[in-house]
Amino acid sequence: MISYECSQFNTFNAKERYPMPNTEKEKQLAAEASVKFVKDGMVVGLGTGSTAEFMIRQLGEKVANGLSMTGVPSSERTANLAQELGIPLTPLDKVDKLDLYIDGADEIDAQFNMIKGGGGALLREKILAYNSKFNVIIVDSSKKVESLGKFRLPLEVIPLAHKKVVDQLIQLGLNPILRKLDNSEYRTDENNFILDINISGQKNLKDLNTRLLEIPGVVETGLFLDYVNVLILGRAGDVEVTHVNRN
Ligand SMILES: O=C[C@H](O)[C@H](O)[C@H](O)COP(=O)(O)O
Repeated sequence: MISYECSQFNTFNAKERYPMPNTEKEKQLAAEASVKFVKDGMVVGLGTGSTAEFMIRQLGEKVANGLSMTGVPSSERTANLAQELGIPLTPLDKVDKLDLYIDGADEIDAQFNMIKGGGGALLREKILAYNSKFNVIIVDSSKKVESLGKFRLPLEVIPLAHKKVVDQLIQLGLNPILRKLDNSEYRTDENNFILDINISGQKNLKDLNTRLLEIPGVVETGLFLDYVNVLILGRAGDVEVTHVNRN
């Protein structure tokens, strides 16, 4: 179980923050709608997390029924699942651009800014989203918020520098918490640590992202600004599909 720990807070489970009975159904519906974007011959980036898992399982069925596609996984967890399901995979450096990237999010605001990385895969996810021609985001209705920040923003940091990064983040008033897994530091697929910070009330997200990336030792942030082409939101037995105009 992934948990957070710091002196002022009790340990808590990040995924229990929005208990909603229809959440799983909404994720499934959003995932079902997203695989309709996948066409024969496409190279498709495969996201990470419980919503992405629904999508990967659907793609697995389609591949079993004759769909010809290649996946590029955003995590070891996703790669393992895709392999189990018989989805052909290739590394990112073997392709030019992804035709499509499909993934979930932890929060998405009215301007389609997102927090991602609750599952620890933010770095590879951002690399895939950046190198994709088209990004489809699939969420249940609990993820839609007016402004980001109820969910803590994950930062991937180099272990050697993490205490120095923590000092800087405390000075910025961002209250960092080192992510733990079974009482040890959580490690990403790139063997880094995650610091989860409080960005509630931050108005200028672009500026915040730049300031965070300027701290030596911060590898990447879970702020995904200007990445969404299509948002598919599951809500009460149906989906809302929004095409985002990105200039
Ligand atoms: O690192 C994980 C990813 O950013 C996920 O897309 C995000 O945490 C959402 O996960 P879930 O679909 O399980 O809520």
